[in-house]
Amino acid sequence: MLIAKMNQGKDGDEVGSGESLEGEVTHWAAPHMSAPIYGRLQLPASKSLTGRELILSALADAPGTLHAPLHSRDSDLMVEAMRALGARIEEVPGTGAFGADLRITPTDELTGSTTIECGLAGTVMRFVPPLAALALGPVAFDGDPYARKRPMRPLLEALRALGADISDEGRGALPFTVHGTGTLAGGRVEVDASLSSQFVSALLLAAPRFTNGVHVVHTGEHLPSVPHIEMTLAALRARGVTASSPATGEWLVEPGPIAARNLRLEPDLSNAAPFLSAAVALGGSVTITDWPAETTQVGDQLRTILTAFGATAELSADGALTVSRTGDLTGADLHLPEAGELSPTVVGLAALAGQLGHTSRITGIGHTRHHETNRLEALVAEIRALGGDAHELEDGIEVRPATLHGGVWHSYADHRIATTGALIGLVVAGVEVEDIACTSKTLPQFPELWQALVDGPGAASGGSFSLGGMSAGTTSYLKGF
Ligand SMILES: O=C(O)C1=C[C@@H](OP(=O)(O)O)[C@@H](O)[C@H](O)C1
Ligand SMILES: C=C(OP(=O)(O)O)C(=O)O
Repeated sequence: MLIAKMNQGKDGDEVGSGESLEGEVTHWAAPHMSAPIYGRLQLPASKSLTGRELILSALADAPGTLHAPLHSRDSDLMVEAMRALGARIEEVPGTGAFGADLRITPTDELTGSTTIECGLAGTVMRFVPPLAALALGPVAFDGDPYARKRPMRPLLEALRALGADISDEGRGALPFTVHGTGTLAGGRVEVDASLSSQFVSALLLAAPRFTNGVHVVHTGEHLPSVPHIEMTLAALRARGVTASSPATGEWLVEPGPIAARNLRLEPDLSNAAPFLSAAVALGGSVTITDWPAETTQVGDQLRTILTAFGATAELSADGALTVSRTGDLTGADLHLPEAGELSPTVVGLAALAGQLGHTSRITGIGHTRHHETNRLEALVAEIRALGGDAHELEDGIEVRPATLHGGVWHSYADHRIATTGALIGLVVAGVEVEDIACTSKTLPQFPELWQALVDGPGAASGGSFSLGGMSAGTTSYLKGF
């Protein structure tokens, strides 16, 4: 299934050329089906929740345990960042299906004189610098080559306005060094968060430790990913911090202790997007278990977003979300400023609807040009390379009717571009996804889970449930049908 090829990355692609750690370019033959799909899966924990709870646990007033946390590249980088700043994080026997629980012993005094590796994780490069300002000594930040292109300037300027000393040689991007002095005054600060909500969440998460807390005022015209800011407020409040949004585009966090918690992480609902969309694309139904009845995760919006393509979504009393499609796949006109994270999958569905003669417009996602790659440019290029008719809009993508064919789908080191290629390849024969391994950013089990879904009842291969291609260790999170 995984074919290693040398030097067949996308020309001129600075990262995301599909190079594995060994420098090989890998191509993954996307599983293809020509019958409705049926499956039931459990997914690992949310990247966004795990990252926030690691930070708040490291700043808390006593030790706490994260049950069933995410283990992925982004969460591992966050664990290492918290360790580098002085927290003790131990793996303890897991209570979930996807690896160890994490016991976190916080640190009263954050330690500096260290380096933080951010990889390509927006949450690490944005959420950790405010903590570094509270540490004693310099903290150097860097990441993947493409991470150096992701915007940081509004956050670095806001931190400077709050009293932090940061040297970035005017780059407004990685690499930079935060010269921590052990305290940060805090107070009122303006930030233009139109490129990323993470600038706001970063300031709020560390603010209980600022002398005066923080009053963040957003100055830009647009504010993307608002549910992620609400997630930050909710995570703070659940630990006894006074945190609120007194007006649109303004947030307040009072200084004070952060309570320790033992908590169980929700599954990553955004990572459910390609799996649920498999049923939208092929017909049939896919169920994700342990879907929370109430959540701050934007992935919960899949329940409405996917119905725009002709699917139905039903959340059962025992917390299983089933997405089904029995009628026709339709096109959709969606404005998704809150859900940029879901947009690559949605654009993938739009490309598949284009095969049936439908036009779709997905707007409000201009900020995704600053995600793991320029997602608008990447999606348009890859859909066109397979024969599709996609166009970049000022703040989104329009997909017009066209028939797709097989070919190489480049991932640009972006997990969500890679999974979108897998979704398209499910319907279109002969799609090879370059660098499927980049899904390890938030879901290292993606290829195995995807294969298991294809191998489930209803698969073209015969319909009986099979674990073909899966390692024994993955069986525990596969559910019976
Ligand atoms: O706070 C978070 O955990 C995130 C916020 C969002 O970032 P943007 O506001 O940059 O879109 C989202 O897209 C990202 O995947 C995770
Ligand atoms: C935008 C994303 O990630 P990051 O946290 O790196 O910004 C994403 O996961 O879609």
